[in-house]
Amino acid sequence: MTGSTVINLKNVDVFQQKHLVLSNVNLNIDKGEFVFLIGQTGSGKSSLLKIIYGDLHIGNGEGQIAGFDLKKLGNKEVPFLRRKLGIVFQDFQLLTDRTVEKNLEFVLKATGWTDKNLITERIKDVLEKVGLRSKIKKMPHELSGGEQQRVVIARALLNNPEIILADEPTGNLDPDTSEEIVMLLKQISQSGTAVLMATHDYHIIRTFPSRIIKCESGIVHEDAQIV
Ligand SMILES: Nc1ncnc2c1ncn2[C@@H]1O[C@H](COP(=O)(O)OP(=O)(O)OP(=O)(O)O)[C@@H](O)[C@H]1O
Repeated sequence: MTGSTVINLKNVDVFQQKHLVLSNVNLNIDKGEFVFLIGQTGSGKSSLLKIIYGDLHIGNGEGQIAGFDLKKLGNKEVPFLRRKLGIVFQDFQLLTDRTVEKNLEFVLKATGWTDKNLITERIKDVLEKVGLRSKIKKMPHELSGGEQQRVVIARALLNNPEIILADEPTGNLDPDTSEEIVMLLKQISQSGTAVLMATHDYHIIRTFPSRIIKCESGIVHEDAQIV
């Protein structure tokens, strides 16, 4: 493990209940890397992401995520780990009853921000990063699917995460919008945040050649190829 490692799993077995989903996982991801996570339905991608964000406990093996030791991670530490992670999942959508600004403010307040000026500045900053500064007062339903996904990415960036975990972030988007979202995630990785993106979209993978991690038959391949 090097000083720039943000995800390090060593000989980790991943269980769902008593069922061994992935065995002997070894995985190393560095600061600023952009990595695709692929594998058939049920191959264990979500389970692997759950290990990384502390939703599943590791049994055997060792894991370090953004400086947190997974072996020592109790329920009280999980929220602190999550602050180092930006999560972009399909089932983690925007609150539909409030504006973009209020969606972002809600997360900042929930994670301990109290200074009104700093909150306003941070919201403007992240919206600038995703190219949506002008949409700050809009309601989610006034935005396109791609714009909503950008707001979700902006929300993930609020606490300056070391890692973004994105589970099928382009799943509901048309091909051009999907490319824009992946371009944005790539750009974010270039500024130092590691991005791990689960996808089934081979067109996207071909368009943005990057390292590929593959879950297959209970094993994680750290440097896979697509055919
Ligand atoms: N809560 C759970 N309890 C028991 N088994 C589970 C649970 N969640 C997932 N599994 C099982 O673990 C295995 C891996 O599931 P997982 O959701 O990690 O796959 P996946 O690769 O993310 O699939 P998809 O591409 O469909 O999202 C599957 O056999 C699934 O049935």
